[in-house]
Amino acid sequence: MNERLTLDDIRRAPKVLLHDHLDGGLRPETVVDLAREAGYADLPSTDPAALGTWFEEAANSGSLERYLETFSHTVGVMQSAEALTRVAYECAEDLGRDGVVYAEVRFAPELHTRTGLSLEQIVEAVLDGFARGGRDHGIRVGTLVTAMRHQARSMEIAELAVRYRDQGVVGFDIAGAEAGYPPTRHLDAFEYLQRENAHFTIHAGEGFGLPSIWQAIQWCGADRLGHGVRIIDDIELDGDGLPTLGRLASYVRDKRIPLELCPTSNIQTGAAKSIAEHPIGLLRQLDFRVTVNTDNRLMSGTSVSEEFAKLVDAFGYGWDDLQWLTVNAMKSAFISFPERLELINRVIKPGFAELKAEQAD
Ligand SMILES: O=c1[nH]cnc2c1ncn2[C@@H]1O[C@H](CO)[C@@H](O)[C@H]1O
Ligand SMILES: [Zn+2]
Repeated sequence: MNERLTLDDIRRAPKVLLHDHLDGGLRPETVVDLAREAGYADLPSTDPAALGTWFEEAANSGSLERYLETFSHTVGVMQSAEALTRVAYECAEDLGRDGVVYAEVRFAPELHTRTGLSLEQIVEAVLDGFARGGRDHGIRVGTLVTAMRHQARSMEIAELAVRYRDQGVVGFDIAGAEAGYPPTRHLDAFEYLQRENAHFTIHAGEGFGLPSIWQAIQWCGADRLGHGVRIIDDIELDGDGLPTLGRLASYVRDKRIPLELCPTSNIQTGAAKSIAEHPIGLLRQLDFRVTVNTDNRLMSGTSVSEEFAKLVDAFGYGWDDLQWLTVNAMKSAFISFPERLELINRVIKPGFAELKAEQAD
């Protein structure tokens, strides 16, 4: 009993992913293909293996701003409807093959207009890829549309989220450099979404700390926190390791506000020192609504299964922990309550039960 779970074991478990960027998850060979087709000449390498390594190393800078510079190459090759559909299709395929049964994948439509596509054409191209890829690979993919926080198009993007809410767009987000661009800069968009009964998450508490988390929740009304890892700054440990939660940390825990934690990405951007020291260990012990995510599979060279495997190694997590994290994620998804319940009761719980029974044999 309780032999350490392997990556192969974990791949077989039904998993849920809430925080994954479409433009951060391309296969290196697809980046090379698309660059050739579009005449994009700025890639640091046209050898897929070398390019994959380049992305990971360049993203390992210790700063969110430098990490984000690597996206110029993925966004650079995602400027046609065909490219967007292909990337979305392959994303669904790769996640399905990793055993993910439900995913919410985000991208910023405003970054894909360079050849004249409208925001609507861009969203429709991505929805098409997710729908077909999902059907072929046994995974449901919901789309989140993201507005860039340093730009001024969040209202337009929020309207897009509402317009396409019955076609597969399940929510809205803001992303990009956090320091200097607080959530309240986009308050009108968030207030509009609230009036429309729409769902949104906000990248907060990654490159900046508690004030950003506080604004995201208490001013903007975020349903979830993208990362939110710096909520740890509002938790004090005494000499015996006993925790005291500040008012904001208590609120986040008690209101069950989901934290979309992304362990490997946090180490690359300097938000955490190592997996073993990652706040997820304590936040899980304190019963926050913790979820585990990839953020950018290409830049972090990771998958949901690999993120779980790292936690298994660092914290000795077993099937019960992984199931708890997965059910947390499913509960926190932006699809309807009956649909979430159905996935929990008919897919996730039976899937884990089977794996646990095998382990007990
Ligand atoms: O961890 C992150 N924090 C903040 N912004 C991010 C992160 N990962 C990606 N993006 C930004 O989101 C855009 C749309 O997907 C990406 O182009 C990137 O600029
Ligand atoms: Zn992110």
